Amino acid sequence: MSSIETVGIIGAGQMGGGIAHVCALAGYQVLLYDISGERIEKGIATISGNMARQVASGKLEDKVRQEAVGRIAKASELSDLSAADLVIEAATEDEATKRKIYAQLCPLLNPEAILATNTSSISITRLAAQTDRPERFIGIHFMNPVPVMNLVELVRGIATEDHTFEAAKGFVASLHKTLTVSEDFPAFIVNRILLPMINEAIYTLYEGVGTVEAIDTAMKLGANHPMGPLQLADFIGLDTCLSIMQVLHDGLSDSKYRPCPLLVKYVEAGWLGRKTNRGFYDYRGETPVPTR
Ligand SMILES: CC(=O)CC(=O)SCCNC(=O)CCNC(=O)[C@H](O)C(C)(C)COP(=O)(O)OP(=O)(O)OC[C@H]1O[C@@H](n2cnc3c(N)ncnc32)[C@H](O)[C@@H]1OP(=O)(O)O
Ligand SMILES: NC(=O)C1=CN([C@@H]2O[C@H](COP(=O)(O)OP(=O)(O)OC[C@H]3O[C@@H](n4cnc5c(N)ncnc54)[C@H](OP(=O)(O)O)[C@@H]3O)[C@@H](O)[C@H]2O)C=CC1
Repeated sequence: MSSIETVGIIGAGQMGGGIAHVCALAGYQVLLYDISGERIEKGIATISGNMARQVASGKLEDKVRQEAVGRIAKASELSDLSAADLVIEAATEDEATKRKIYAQLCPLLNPEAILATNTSSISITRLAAQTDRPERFIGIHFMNPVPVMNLVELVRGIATEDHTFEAAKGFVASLHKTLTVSEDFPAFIVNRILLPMINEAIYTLYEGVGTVEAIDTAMKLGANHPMGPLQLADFIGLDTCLSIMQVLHDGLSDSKYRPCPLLVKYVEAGWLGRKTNRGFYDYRGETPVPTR
């Protein structure tokens, strides 16, 4: 374990929950914050359920699960995060939302605390400049689902100090994850490559080249991907996919990153994938049914 003892997490969605899960299992005290108390409680219940699956498959002892869940505390106010040595922001992929959080959070934090973001795409340098601690700000980008995926991308902003980088490296190692370092360019490494592939799959659907089922089957069986690209888009969240494509399009000014109009339409409909029970598949029944 690194010198970090208490980790604050902002956003109790799928990523914040997953990060809390692995931090608690690694022995950290976790403070989980979200806009509403109800959202945090739902997040903790999901973590507990995911750990129970690990117990059921023999990967975890129930005693360890209970102790880990006991290390996750609900942070009802942002000021509760003042006890944290490291705060990881995993709120919605929207720059204005993240900026607003930092403006409220920074005056409440321990001056020595490291502030990290789990952003999928947004410039670390630009986000850091909105805080009082650009030298102690860094991108720690986990992959979804966090308890299962081995990789973490570390992204330094222009001002990130070596001490912050080393502390982040030690923290990632303590979670038994493998890290890669990415330069601070739009969407970093994984999403620079993955999201245009997903966007292209949506164009393939939009242009009628194949149905949802045909496209996903083609990539699962033809390229050995564990999930088809449309299934994966639903899993990531279509709002997050669209935000990442917009960051790529704006940041690299290249039309090859133009978000597919069909992706925009699904997001405008509020069909965001798994989290709203409808996206390229409808999840409201027993088995997912393609929506096109
Ligand atoms: C957008 C970004 O910024 C970056 C990103 O994250 S991009 C997304 C990256 N992620 C991917 O590409 C995921 C691709 N999909 C996969 O790898 C697999 O489909 C998957 C691991 C998610 C599920 O695998 P699967 O074999 O289809 O399903 P399933 O059998 O249910 O799960 C496999 C194991 O993972 C576990 N698991 C799945 N989700 C879990 C979760 N949230 N928490 C804990 N365990 C979980 C299951 O319990 C199961 O464990 P056992 O083998 O011990 O039973
Ligand atoms: N989905 C993925 O596969 C991956 C996502 N990421 C990144 O992780 C971050 C979170 O994504 P993800 O977990 O998928 O998104 P979710 O939509 O599942 O969760 C986001 C959470 O943030 C909450 N939130 C919104 N505004 C605030 C705020 N002002 N203060 C506190 N909490 C807030 C949301 O609450 P509410 O629901 O009430 O709005 C929600 O609970 C994003 O930056 C995303 O790009 C990184 C890797 C993979």
